[in-house]
Amino acid sequence: MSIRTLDDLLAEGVSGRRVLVRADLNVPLDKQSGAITDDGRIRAVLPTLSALTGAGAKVTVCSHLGRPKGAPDPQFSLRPVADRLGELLGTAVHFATDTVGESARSTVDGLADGEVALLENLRFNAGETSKDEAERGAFADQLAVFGEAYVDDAFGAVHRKHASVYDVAARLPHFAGRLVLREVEVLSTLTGEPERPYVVVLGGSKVSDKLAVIEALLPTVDRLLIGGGMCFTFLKAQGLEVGTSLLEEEMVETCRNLMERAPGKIMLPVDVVAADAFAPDAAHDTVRADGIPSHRLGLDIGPETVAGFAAALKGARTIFWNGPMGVFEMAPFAHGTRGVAEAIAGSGAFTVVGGGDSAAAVRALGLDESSFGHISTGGGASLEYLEGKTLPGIAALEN
Ligand SMILES: Nc1ncnc2c1ncn2[C@@H]1O[C@H](COP(=O)(O)OP(=O)(O)O)[C@@H](O)[C@H]1O
Ligand SMILES: O=C(OP(=O)(O)O)[C@H](O)COP(=O)(O)O
Repeated sequence: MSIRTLDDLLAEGVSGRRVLVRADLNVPLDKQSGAITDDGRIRAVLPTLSALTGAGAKVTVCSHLGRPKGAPDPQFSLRPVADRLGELLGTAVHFATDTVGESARSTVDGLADGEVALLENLRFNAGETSKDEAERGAFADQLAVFGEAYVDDAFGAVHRKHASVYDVAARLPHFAGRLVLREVEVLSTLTGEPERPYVVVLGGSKVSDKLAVIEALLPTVDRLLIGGGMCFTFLKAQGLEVGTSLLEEEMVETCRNLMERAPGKIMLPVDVVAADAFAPDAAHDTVRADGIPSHRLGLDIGPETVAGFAAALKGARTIFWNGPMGVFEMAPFAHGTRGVAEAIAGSGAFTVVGGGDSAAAVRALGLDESSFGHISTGGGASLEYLEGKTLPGIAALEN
């Protein structure tokens, strides 16, 4: 990568200078209490932030959280993240209650050397994710005011052509943070000649995002195991009924084509845990994949599927896993994710886990993080990187 790094910036000297850092602080929150359930993404950015504060920079951090619709939405406020970031850094983090307005300007202006500010959720502003270049650019202009230099350490968002990821870099001297560099270094080992068999395991809920990636990955992998919310669109494409499970009707045809193109490569669940409702106390049963009752939804893969997936993972030399196999946040639907995670950890292969929720699942289920080769903070980002796509956030750093 011909890009300048945080070390290059530090070598220039940052004492007393304003540095804008894009981080991916999109952490999972408890639906009821709003509390942070896994702070892995906050911890992952600490090396970059500590290096900057230690060198006396005035650091302004920006991030998205969830997918608010371009306007303030209290359930997606970054305030709890500011508190947690402060605890982890061991210093108060000044929180701006808007992103580029009066609060942001006065908070950043008030920073002393070595202090940190966190701006409110970038996605409270329509300009952040706009497809209109001028609208994105106008928002990027407002953000760029907060830095004399820009550091991108938001690996989980480098696949997004968003104002804070892409457009700001064009407006300021730009540098890659420690996390971005580390992620790219590890993932690049999978884009060359991974040791075979190379098995990819996909799950989670961002179905349409990932279907495009499957298309590109399919020729390069030996086996693709699909569980989680992903699998129902594939099961439907096989002509099965999926009840009220997560389904992207408009992608059914794409899934059918994918399966026809690579017969035998894609492995789907043969049994699923089907529930009455999306709730931890919902009545549920394990049913055959071709017997999901019309009023029920699949919230986990079943035990026979776990055993089949584990067998397919056994001889693998390289494994990439993105996306939980079920709604692991609810105990009755966590068995599939646990079973597959254990099979991956015990496989002896070089293993990479990617994705905010997948990494959170590893920790939430009490699995030993060190039994995985690399735990990436980005799911979509790592998949698109593996696909060989030019990622907007990386391209912006290269320019
Ligand atoms: N069968 C399912 N139905 C609905 N949601 C699911 C299902 N299986 C997994 N999920 C959800 O998918 C979410 C993670 O998806 P995703 O964001 O794609 O993963 P990652 O962050 O690891 O890339 C989890 O919150 C999990 O509850
Ligand atoms: O959670 C994220 O991605 P991931 O779920 O693919 O790991 C990133 O924060 C990007 O979020 P987005 O998919 O809403 O752009």
